[in-house]
Amino acid sequence: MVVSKAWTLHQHFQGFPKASDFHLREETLPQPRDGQVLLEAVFLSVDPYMRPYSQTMMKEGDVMIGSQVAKVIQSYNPSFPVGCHVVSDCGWRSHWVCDGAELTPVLPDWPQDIPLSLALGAIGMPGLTALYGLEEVCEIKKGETLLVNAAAGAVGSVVGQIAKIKGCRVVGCAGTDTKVSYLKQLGFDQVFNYKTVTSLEESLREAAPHGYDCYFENVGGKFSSVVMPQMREYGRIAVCGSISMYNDTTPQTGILSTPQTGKLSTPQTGILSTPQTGLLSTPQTGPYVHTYMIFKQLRMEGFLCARWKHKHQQSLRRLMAWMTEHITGTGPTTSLRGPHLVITATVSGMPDPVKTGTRTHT
Ligand SMILES: NC(=O)C1=CN([C@@H]2O[C@H](COP(=O)(O)OP(=O)(O)OC[C@H]3O[C@@H](n4cnc5c(N)ncnc54)[C@H](OP(=O)(O)O)[C@@H]3O)[C@@H](O)[C@H]2O)C=CC1
Ligand SMILES: CCCCCCCCC/C=C/C=O
Repeated sequence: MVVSKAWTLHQHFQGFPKASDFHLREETLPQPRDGQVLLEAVFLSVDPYMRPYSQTMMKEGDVMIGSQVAKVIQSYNPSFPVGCHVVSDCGWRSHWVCDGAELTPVLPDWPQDIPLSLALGAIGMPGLTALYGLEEVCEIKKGETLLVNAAAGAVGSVVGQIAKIKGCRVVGCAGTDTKVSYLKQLGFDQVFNYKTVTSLEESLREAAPHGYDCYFENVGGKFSSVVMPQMREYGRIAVCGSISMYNDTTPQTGILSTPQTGKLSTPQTGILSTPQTGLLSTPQTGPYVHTYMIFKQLRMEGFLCARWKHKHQQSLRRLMAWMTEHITGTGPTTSLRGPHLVITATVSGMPDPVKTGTRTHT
């Protein structure tokens, strides 16, 4: 019998998550039966979606949602032999017994010199999100100019690198100078620290004086509204995330850029819906984007990476091929590198492994 450690949501988050919102408990797992496997966690991920999804998918006392790379340590299912690695959505727990229906094997022939943790990053859900946002939503084309924010994150760093592989000009924004240097090393054309620039509006304009064909939106809120006037005609906006809003306890208001003259440059404010509870029903304020969208003929589309689930396996192979080309030096000058921060900690070291673990950054 195996005793698993699991982190539960002790109480729903109010504002920024706190250690006291989590509780560590032990669970005695049943012996796996025919068709089942016993998993042991190797890497757990902490992702922004947990903040909004916990609100809608979880009740207090539930084990924290999340994906992990796990090793099969007992198997009564021939599809998942002992020793193989899988990606599982079983949450923040050290062990789990399941029948394999929800498991994704990591790519066969995963190269030894590529860290398995990337199955939760560049060659996992965040990498897929970057790829689909660029190809399916932005329909990005060679020669176009792309803007991505939260650019040094798991999604953003892959977005910029794929856009470079496709022959685009890439502008990225990040919140520390170390991240800015990192993005320059990855081959981004223009990068700046949005926290220290005097004017976001001017910095965006200097980085791309002719404007942006594509905007990969990870941040939302004020940032987004400053970008809108700088979109080019027929521009496309892939609304991937709005991390600046996930911890809000009151809705953000909407004036952001310095008002200029003219209808297309002055953001409006306003209330959108009747107050209710929950992220999706909380009223949000303007500015409203309609005038920009109409007169610049923009396309703005929200998406979830799971929409293209049927393509995941082939897409993961494409991401892996780009990364392998980088490592072997056989690919284009700009091929994919794994933004790779692993914090080595025990399961008990969650939810703040940064404090309890050892960081490895490559
Ligand atoms: N639609 C989909 O299917 C998916 C959407 N997402 C979304 O993509 C976005 C990026 O995710 P991911 O790369 O995994 O995230 P990471 O956790 O890797 O990076 C998040 C970064 O966002 C930036 N950030 C945090 N808070 C703020 C804020 N208040 N204002 C501006 N920037 C902030 C920080 O970087 P910095 O220091 O540069 O500010 C932070 O490091 C998120 O919005 C996420 O919800 C992710 C996966 C799937
Ligand atoms: C229980 C694990 C579920 C994994 C869901 C992944 C959803 C990604 C969509 C992200 C949206 C915003 O961040």
